[in-house]
Amino acid sequence: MARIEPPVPLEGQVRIEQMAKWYGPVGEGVEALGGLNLDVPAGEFLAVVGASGCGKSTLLRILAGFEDHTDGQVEVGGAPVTGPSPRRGVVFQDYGLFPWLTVSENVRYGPRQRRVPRRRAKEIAARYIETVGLSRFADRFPGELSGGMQQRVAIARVLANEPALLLMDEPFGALDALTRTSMQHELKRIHAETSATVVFVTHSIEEAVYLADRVVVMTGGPSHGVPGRIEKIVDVDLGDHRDVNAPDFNAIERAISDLVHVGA
Ligand SMILES: Nc1ncnc2c1ncn2[C@@H]1O[C@H](COP(=O)(O)OP(=O)(O)OP(=O)(O)O)[C@@H](O)[C@H]1O
Repeated sequence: MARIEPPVPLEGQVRIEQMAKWYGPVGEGVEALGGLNLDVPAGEFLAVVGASGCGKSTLLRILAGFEDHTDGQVEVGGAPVTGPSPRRGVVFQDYGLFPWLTVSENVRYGPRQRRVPRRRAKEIAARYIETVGLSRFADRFPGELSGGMQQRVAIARVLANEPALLLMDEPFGALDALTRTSMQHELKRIHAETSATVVFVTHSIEEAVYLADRVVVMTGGPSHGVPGRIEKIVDVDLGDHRDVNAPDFNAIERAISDLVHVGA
C-alpha cells in the first residue's frame, strides 16, 4: 500500500530565479547581484559564505523584504516578497533590542504588535525565553545582560513571531568563541524544534559546516568588477552530531575555503 506522507509545511520555502540587484540606476549604479538562482526547501538550514562584498547581506535583506530586487523572481512560501513580514524573522549581529524594555517586554513586543491578547503574548514570550534558557532573566533589562544573553533575547524575540523563515546575518559575529559555540548548539536545537527554514550568513566556514544542511558559496561582487553570484552549493552530509576536528568535517571546510578563494 502506498505510504501517505504528512503534509509538508511549505511556508518557509524560498525560490529565487534569475535575480539581479542594482543599487542605483540599472547600467549606471552598482550591480550587487546578478543571475542568482536558489531553491531552499522548507525546514532546511542553509548557510551562506563568501568574501566581503559578494552580496551576502544584500541577498538576506532582499529575502527579508527590506530591499527591492531589480530583476527576476523572489518568492517565499510561493508568494512574491514585497516587503517585510513577521513570518520572516531577521536576526543581525547587533541585537536591536529596546533597552528601555525588559527581556519579557522585548519578546512580547512582536506578538502585541500583531494584536495577540496581552495574556497570550506573555505566555508566548515565556515559552521562547525558556527556549533560549533565560527564564531567570525575564524581568531584567538588556543592559544588565552579557552580549551572548542579549543575542539570545534577540532570537527569542524573533521566534515569538513563530516565523516560517529565519534570516540571520552574522548573528554570532560579536560573541566570544565560547559563547559562540554554545549559541551554535542552541540554534541547532531550536531549528530542530521549530522546523523553520534558516538562511544564515557567516564569515566562518567552520560555523557554516557545523550548522548547515547545505552551504552556498558566493563569489564576485562589484569590487571584483562583476556582480555577486553563487559559485557553488555544497551539501554537508555529516549527520546531526558533527565534530569540528573530524577529517570529513575538515575536508568539507577545505573544499569550501578553496571555492571562496578561487572567486576572490
Ligand atoms: N546601499 C548600498 N548602495 C550602494 N552599494 C551598496 C549598498 N549596499 C551594499 N552595496 C554594495 O553591494 C555589494 C554587496 O554588499 P553586501 O553588504 O551585500 O556584501 P556582503 O557579502 O554582505 O559583505 P560583508 O561580508 O563585508 O558584509 C558591495 O560592493 C557593497 O559595496
